[in-house]
Amino acid sequence: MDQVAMEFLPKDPSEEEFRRALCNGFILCNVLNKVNPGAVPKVVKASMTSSEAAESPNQDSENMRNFLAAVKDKQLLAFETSDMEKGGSINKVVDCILCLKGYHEWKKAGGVGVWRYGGTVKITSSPNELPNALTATERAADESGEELELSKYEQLREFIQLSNKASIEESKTTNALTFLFDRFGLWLLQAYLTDGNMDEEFPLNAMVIDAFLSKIVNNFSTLLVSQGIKLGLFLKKILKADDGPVSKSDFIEATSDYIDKRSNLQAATDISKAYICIGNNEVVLNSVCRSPGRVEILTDLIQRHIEDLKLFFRETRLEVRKFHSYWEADIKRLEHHVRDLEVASSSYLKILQENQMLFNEVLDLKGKIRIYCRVRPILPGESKDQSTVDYVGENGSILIVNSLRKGKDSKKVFSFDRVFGPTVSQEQIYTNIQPLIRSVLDGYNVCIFAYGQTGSGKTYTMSGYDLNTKETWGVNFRAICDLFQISKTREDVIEYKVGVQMIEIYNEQVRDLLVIDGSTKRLDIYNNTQLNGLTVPDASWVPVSSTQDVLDLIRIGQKNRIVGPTAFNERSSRSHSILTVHVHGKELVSGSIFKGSLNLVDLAGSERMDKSKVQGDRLKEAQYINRSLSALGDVISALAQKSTHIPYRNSKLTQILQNSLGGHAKTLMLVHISPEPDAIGETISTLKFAERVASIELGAARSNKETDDILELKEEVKFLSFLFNGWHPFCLFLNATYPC
Ligand SMILES: Nc1ncnc2c1ncn2[C@@H]1O[C@H](COP(=O)(O)OP(=O)(O)OP(=O)(O)O)[C@@H](O)[C@H]1O
Repeated sequence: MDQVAMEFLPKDPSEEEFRRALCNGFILCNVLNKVNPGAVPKVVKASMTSSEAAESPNQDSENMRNFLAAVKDKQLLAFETSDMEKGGSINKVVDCILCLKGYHEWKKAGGVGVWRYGGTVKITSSPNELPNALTATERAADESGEELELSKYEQLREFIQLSNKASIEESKTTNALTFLFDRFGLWLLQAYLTDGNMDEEFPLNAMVIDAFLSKIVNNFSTLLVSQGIKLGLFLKKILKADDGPVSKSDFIEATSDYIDKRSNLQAATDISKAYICIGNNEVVLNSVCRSPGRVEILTDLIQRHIEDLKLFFRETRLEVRKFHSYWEADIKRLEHHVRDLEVASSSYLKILQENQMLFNEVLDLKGKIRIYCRVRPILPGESKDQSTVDYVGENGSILIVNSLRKGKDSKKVFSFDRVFGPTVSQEQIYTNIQPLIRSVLDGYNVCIFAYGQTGSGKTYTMSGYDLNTKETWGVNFRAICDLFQISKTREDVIEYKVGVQMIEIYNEQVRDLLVIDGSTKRLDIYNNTQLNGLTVPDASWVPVSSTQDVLDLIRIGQKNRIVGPTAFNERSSRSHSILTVHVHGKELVSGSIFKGSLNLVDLAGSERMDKSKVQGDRLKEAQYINRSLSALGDVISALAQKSTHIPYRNSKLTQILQNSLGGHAKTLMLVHISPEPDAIGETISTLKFAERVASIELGAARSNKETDDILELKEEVKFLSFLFNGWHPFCLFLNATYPC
């Protein structure tokens, strides 16, 4: 406390004591002169007690008048004399004193920039303003006072230095504010983008804007508080480090440091934000870049980032090259490996083919009936994901799934000589049976019969789908053409005659399919002891000498065949059709004779009558079909059990097939199944039937070749029997005349 003031004021003055001590203006004049020497040129001695004051009231009021005039002159806060009286506004007095204090401190710190006191701010735009506002007397007093301690030159230098700092500080403050407002704008945008449902038209009305703004203002004030706390902590930390009093320039420096740090941090955050937003929302990026002063920082950061990216790119390129070379080495190794595998697999294939040949030879020796199974594809309109065929193996196995059964009963594996999946083509089927068919030219009897439920694809396999499309040609057409063409290639060595018969068994009647006059004559079946070796000698026997002949014949046969719709097939074959190719060959050099026959049988499909609900003619047909198929089953069972009696005569079908099933023929059964879940019962019974057929051993197949020796012996036998027949009565006569 000032020495003068101490004379007038008690140690802890009450408000009233304080007011009374200031009333005489003595203290105030002294304080002002201390702050600004010479501001109150004349100060009269003040009265110490109230009685003295009462004696010389003019003295006191003179001091007060001078003080207030000087204060007003300096454009500092002033008050009225009446405020000092009881009931006056003591706040104004306090404001005036705080103002003086602030003014004093500001002057002490160099009189630059902003100074403040007790909540009211007084801004001086330039330190020159104040001296301008001073009177000439005051300026003179100033020069002689504290400020005279600095030379004019030093004052100027300090002024420039401080004013630079102040302008830096001001621009940083502006930047910081811009930052804050940019952030404010970004939040506004973010709030709109996050809260708004972008799929729909988002209605932006006053209420929504209010909601956004209040949300953002909340964020904003939280940010301000946290920034304030951070700044406070930072300043305290920096300023505490100094033991001595802190100058204004230190304070400015510390604050600038903080703003620098924050700006860099902010710029980095904004850049990362800009990277995220770029492409999605250019507005956000633009708003980040718009802030003055930060463009350089951003550019610098982006540059650094680009450098990093370049480095990363170079490293990645090297990595990629490294991996590329690894991969090349790997690929070379794999190529090598694949070549090894190719060699191994080709030898494996060779071995497999050899094995297959040996296996076929064993089958031939045993006279086993070969079984091939073909799975019909799912037809348009049938459900694609419900096939009953779960798996088709390379080794002839097929896995059937029965969704009506549970557990292990729901799956059953069947094994045959071959299984063809639904994607196997007509050509692939023929290639697999071609060797068998070709053996007809060596004098063997071959029988291929297609078996399966109605609609399972028998006619498709045997006759084909469309004779005009080569890919869909069936076994019948391919076989005749093949035999005919091979016979042509061998014509220098063997003279072949190829003839064709085509019959059908419809309702237990044998009908000729190669008639062109529409006649439906019933034909009889004979065993092959007949002179011409034909089972149905009365059926048309048509020689073929060209592919066109074959095509014409098959067209006639297909036209004559009886078809009708069933529940499972629009064009169901209602009869068993048998196409027989007779081949008669004579070796030109040796004169040996071959007689081979090929029976290609397309059986009518079995049908569950309760399921198909057929009536009338269709019912009668179905009964005949099922009866003859059941007779075929009986024959198969008897053959499998090696029974002494085989019931061939129970149906026309078994009668015709007698030589193929029980003779020395090579027989192949083509089992057909449909993948439909609805047909699961028929599928399983068909496959079980095929398993039984596979177990039949017919004995080795024999070629019907008659060599020269046989022919000579046959001639001899003929001659001897002629002799025997001629000499027989003469011998009887001799025996009677000359009994022994
Ligand atoms: N492998 C296949 N590829 C394409 N479609 C096929 C195949 N097999 C059969 N089909 C088609 O299935 C349907 C029935 O075939 P198909 O007439 O040959 O049966 P099926 O066993 O002879 O019948 P049915 O005993 O009643 O005469 C036909 O529309 C046929 O075109």
